[in-house]
Amino acid sequence: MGEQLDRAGQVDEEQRSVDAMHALLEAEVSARRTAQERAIAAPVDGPAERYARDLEVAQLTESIRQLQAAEHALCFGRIDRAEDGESLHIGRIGLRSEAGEPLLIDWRAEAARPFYAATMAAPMGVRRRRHLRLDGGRVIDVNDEILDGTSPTAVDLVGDSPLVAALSTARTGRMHEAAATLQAEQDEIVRSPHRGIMVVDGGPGTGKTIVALHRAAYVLYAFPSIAERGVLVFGPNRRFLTYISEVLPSLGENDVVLATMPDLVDVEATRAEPDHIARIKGRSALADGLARLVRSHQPHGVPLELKTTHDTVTLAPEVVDAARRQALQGDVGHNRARALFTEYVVDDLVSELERRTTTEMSDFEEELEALLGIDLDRLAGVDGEASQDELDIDWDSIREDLLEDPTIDRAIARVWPRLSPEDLVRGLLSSRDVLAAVLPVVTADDLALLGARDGWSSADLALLDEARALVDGASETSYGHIVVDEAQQLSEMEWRALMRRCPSRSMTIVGDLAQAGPSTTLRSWDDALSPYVEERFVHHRLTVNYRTTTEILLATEPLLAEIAPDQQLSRSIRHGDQPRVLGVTDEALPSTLGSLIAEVTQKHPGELIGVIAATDRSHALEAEVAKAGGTIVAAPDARGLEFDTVIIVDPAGVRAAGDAGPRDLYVAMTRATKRLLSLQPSTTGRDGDASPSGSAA
Ligand SMILES: Nc1ncnc2c1ncn2[C@@H]1O[C@H](COP(=O)(O)OP(=O)(O)OP(=O)(O)O)[C@@H](O)[C@H]1O
Repeated sequence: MGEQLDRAGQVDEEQRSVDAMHALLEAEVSARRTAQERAIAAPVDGPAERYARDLEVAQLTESIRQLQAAEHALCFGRIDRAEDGESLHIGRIGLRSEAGEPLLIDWRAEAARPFYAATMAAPMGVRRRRHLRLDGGRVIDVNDEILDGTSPTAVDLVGDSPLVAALSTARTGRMHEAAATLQAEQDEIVRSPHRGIMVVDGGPGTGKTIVALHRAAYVLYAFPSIAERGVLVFGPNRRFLTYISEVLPSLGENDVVLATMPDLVDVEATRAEPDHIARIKGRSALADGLARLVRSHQPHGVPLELKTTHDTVTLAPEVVDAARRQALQGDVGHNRARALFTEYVVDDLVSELERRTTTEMSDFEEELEALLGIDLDRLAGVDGEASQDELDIDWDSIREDLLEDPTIDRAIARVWPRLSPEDLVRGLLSSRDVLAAVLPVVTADDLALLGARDGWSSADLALLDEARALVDGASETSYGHIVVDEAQQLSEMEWRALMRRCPSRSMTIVGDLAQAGPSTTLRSWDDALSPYVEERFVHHRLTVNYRTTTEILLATEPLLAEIAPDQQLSRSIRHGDQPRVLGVTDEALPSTLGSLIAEVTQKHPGELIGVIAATDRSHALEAEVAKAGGTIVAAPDARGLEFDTVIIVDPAGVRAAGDAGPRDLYVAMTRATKRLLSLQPSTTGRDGDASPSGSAA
């Protein structure tokens, strides 16, 4: 009874604090609204004032949006100092009272650090860490940890870990932000002062995505010069981006761009291709191949014949080469350099025409003088040689005309044709010679597959991007910071595409090499990053699994030993049911799956069920699974996702499908937060014919 009264008293006390924060938040919003109305109503004089006004209105709109985003669960924590009992409330944004007193501290501010980093071993001057659970503006519960070794008093409400509570709630199909429960090892990475490249790896479910997204929010808060240039979050596919799409907005950050490779290149991949062909296309050697091909379209050691209306001028090979070298100096891409080349060539042409005119003029004068026997200059009262000025030739306008002259353009096209990135990629993929020069061995069969021309495959997109950079110059869209999730998926060519968009090399890269898909040959972060920064990147490893139960993790152990023998199993903080494998005949599979989903739904209403199968099977089962209320995912697309229950259909089939089969199965098994079931088809349909990791039992 006493405990309940104390709890109610503490909740009431916190409610008063939270009410004051909400009142302040509302006052801030309405002050901004008033400022906005005033700005809109004020008369503007001219475009500059109008621009300044529009900018002010847009900034106010954004800040109102940020304040409103913080409204939900505005405050989630509090720390009390051991020394004097002074307390600080921690929340989504910072708020100060009218007198300037801090009422709420932004979770990213330095003052909030002890909320995340203090431990009993190193309490950082904190006696009590309190978590507040809010429903909208209402305080529902408080939960305390005493860090300085003193005994809890009547107003300390020590209970279950808020982290375990957060992890045990049913999944919703969207990732939630975790600013309230970020753990010390995660927080250290999120607020790292390092501005360069940071790699964070760790097994499935160790919070890499959570860390990456909170890091993005921290970068926006703590490094304004980077924030100004924009932040990109890059993910493997749209499904994954949808899954994580709510985290940053609920942290108040709306200005982050989320993109996949098709988004960056603005081309959809419509063609599937064998894994080993995708791996060939992902090799950076193909960037050399494209560069070679481009160079082969630029003149080397050839003369250039140019016809004008009255004359033909042949520029010598060394003159043409000098123009080429100058045009390529700025590294602006083949087509833009061609325009510069044209200018240099026309300059050379005009100089030659001027020289010829001068020579012709003086020859003509000499002839005339010989014929008439008089000195023309003396007659005209002029000293020296015949001057072309006397003819009043406007060489500038001749130069302008020649730049536009289609005959000149055609002549230049013979040594420096305009290129299209698409043709360049097709050209490379069907050029036996260029491919042979940059790759060790390409078989005739591979050549036929590489040369396919119906649409683009996923691996083609990075080639297209590279070709665009070579032909039209590097993309004008770049970012101050890029967060790369599921980074183990990227090929060398895809890394090139990302690095081109981040000239400052400020990146957060998260991934797990044991989960790598089939289309990359990269097996270490060093290999991926050293071409850009050598060893200048920091590396963190996460070791605690926040998603999967101990029982499920242990079931993945044999598979992990096979696919990444040097990787340790992470440590799970939760327990649950043992994974189960159910036997089924092929014919009975769809109906058994339907009943299984129904059974799980009945036992665990409101929870998410994910059915994961090899790609072909996933298509075949789509309708059945949707009807039963589950979500079907093809195994290669399951990376990053999670469900309360996962049902793997035909684990042996997933394992055998494609070159990354065992890794796909490992990913599939680690998507479950609570329970893992497998349906293994066999001729007998008996249970126990296989283990969850897809091998015979
Ligand atoms: N500090 C935390 N507070 C609350 N939830 C957390 C925390 N850390 C991680 N989680 C949750 O644990 C689950 C796994 O996290 P996350 O998806 O970030 O792991 P991951 O390492 O990216 O996994 P994978 O390699 O499988 O993609 C998610 O539901 C995430 O919300």
